Amino acid sequence: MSSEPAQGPGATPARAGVAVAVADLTVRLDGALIVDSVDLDVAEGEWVTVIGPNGAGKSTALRAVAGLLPFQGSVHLHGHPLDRLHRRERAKAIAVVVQNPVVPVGMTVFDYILLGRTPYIPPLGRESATDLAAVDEELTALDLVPFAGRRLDTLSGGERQRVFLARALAQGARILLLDEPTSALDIGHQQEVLELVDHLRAERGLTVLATMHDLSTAGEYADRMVLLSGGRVVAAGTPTEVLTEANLAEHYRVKVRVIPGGHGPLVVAVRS
Ligand SMILES: Nc1ncnc2c1ncn2[C@@H]1O[C@H](COP(=O)(O)OP(=O)(O)OP(=O)(O)O)[C@@H](O)[C@H]1O
Repeated sequence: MSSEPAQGPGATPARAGVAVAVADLTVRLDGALIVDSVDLDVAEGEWVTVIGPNGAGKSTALRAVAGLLPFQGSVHLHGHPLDRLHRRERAKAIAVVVQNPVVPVGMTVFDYILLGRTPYIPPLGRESATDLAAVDEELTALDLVPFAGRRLDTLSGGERQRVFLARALAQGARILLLDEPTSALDIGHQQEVLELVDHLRAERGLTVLATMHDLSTAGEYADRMVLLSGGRVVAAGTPTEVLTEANLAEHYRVKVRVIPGGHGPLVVAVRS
């Protein structure tokens, strides 16, 4: 990772009110260019969703912002360069829900959420009363109290997704990265999880950076969207500005109809 000063347009990392400042982000994996010179700012309290076709580089970009992958360019979190934050400070600043997290076999819901408190527990130390209270708070906030003693592998997809979110929230970070948070969920549970995130965003002043495939749902919740294609930002703006028939035809290679909706446009694929 490099800590060079931000270079791209709109990349003034220390600017007040910017929670995530990404400038000229470039990621190569095994020599292949996967994310190409991406600039992206997320204001404090804002919800930005990255969309794009399969293989566009959405997850890779998100993982880089989370510090999970080496990259070139710069990422600043609330003005602090990501690569100068120690692992614990980083975990207190930004929490990630990845796709299909690895779950330790046999772990209970309570113990899994407690893992979110790791940055607060001293090496070789034990969790404090504050850590246990934080887990209780998230169990209550996400309606998981009856599941606390259950093994995670006995939960339904929707219940498990709430637990993943609870663990991330227990970290106490003000920035939440969500990679496809609703991919395994039916339409009702998708809405439930996204409403919950939106509610917690307002209540706790969280900033959300997400990736999503369902374009209509993504547009419903995002303040702004970024369309990634071939690792590059090809459109950015409000859902109405990004979810256009022309943008989607060009980058998803699909004929769609875009219908003005309540919060964001509704996108329907049509047979050609
Ligand atoms: N280690 C690697 N070496 C080379 N290419 C890789 C490696 N890991 C991932 N890729 C490629 O990077 C590209 C982007 O992957 P990524 O998962 O970021 O895309 P995505 O937009 O999140 O896709 P999806 O919507 O399918 O989840 C894909 O073409 C993938 O095959």
